[in-house]
Amino acid sequence: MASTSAGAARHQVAVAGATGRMGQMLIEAIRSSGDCQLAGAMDLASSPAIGNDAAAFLGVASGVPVVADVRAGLARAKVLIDFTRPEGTMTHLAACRELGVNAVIGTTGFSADQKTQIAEIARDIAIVMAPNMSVGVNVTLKLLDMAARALATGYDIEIIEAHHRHKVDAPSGTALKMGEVIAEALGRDLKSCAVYAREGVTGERDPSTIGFSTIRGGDIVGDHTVLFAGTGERIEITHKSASRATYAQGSLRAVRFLAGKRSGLFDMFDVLGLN
Ligand SMILES: NC(=O)C1=CN([C@@H]2O[C@H](COP(=O)(O)OP(=O)(O)OC[C@H]3O[C@@H](n4cnc5c(N)ncnc54)[C@H](OP(=O)(O)O)[C@@H]3O)[C@@H](O)[C@H]2O)C=CC1
Ligand SMILES: O=C(O)C1=N[C@H](C(=O)O)C[C@H](O)C1
Repeated sequence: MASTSAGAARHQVAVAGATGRMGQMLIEAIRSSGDCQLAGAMDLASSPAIGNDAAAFLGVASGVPVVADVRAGLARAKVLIDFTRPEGTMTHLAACRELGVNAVIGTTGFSADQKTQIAEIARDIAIVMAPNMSVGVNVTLKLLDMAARALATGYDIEIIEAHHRHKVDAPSGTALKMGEVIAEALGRDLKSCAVYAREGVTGERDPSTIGFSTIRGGDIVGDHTVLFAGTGERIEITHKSASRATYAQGSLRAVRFLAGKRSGLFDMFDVLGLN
């Protein structure tokens, strides 16, 4: 059911990066949701879509223009969904804080300092932030925690991820989260045990390391495999995304979770009741 009347929709949602791959997927999901309404759409001032209707790519009119002014984009919204770039997200969050608008952050590639700033902003507004909004990936993270504890010795751990040619950050936020979950399960610190590249005479593998391999190509939506390689056997836990719709649906679950919340930093485990 499309939510077209402001009265019928309970969640007024603004979308940042409205013309991006995820932005468009989110606008489509919001319009079909039945309980959410598109209340604002933002993009960079350089975007050719500025001034166009945010749903024009669907061949319909939403009455919501794509704007570059962040405060104008947030004026009618209760929550922002942001899948952009770290520097954009930080700018958007500053405006959300000022206007009391909650936020769902799907952007990846934040620095440690930016993550600290987000935690600080979450003292004033409620934020759900996760590198992957899909239910399947979040369940996979739980499986990895269990597997890592059970395979703590004798198994070398490698994380392999593949994404489309346009992705700008590596490893993916999801791969890094998988590394964090596994490192925590094993009592290791990912910062000191992660190996992000190998070339030349590397020496034998250090068993305490967690290796990452990145593949970029074509239109791969997002594949992640964690390999636990032992002697005489290996276990592979794989998640493959075939559509960005799962990320959009997870984001709308996060929007619903945030309704009525005033502050706090949450993740998809909170949203999905996986804690
Ligand atoms: N958490 C999750 O489940 C998922 C997370 N992601 C993450 O979401 C982010 C976006 O991915 P995707 O949609 O594929 O990327 P796209 O490049 O397709 O879209 C990004 C959008 O953000 C805009 N943008 C770029 N830089 C800025 C900025 N500094 N300020 C404001 N807006 C900006 C772009 O505008 P323009 O095109 O004009 O440059 C574009 O509209 C990535 O970090 C990705 O890793 C992706 C999928 C799932
Ligand atoms: O950029 C993408 O496309 C994706 N990014 C997220 C990540 O970095 O983990 C989530 C998903 O894998 C798709």
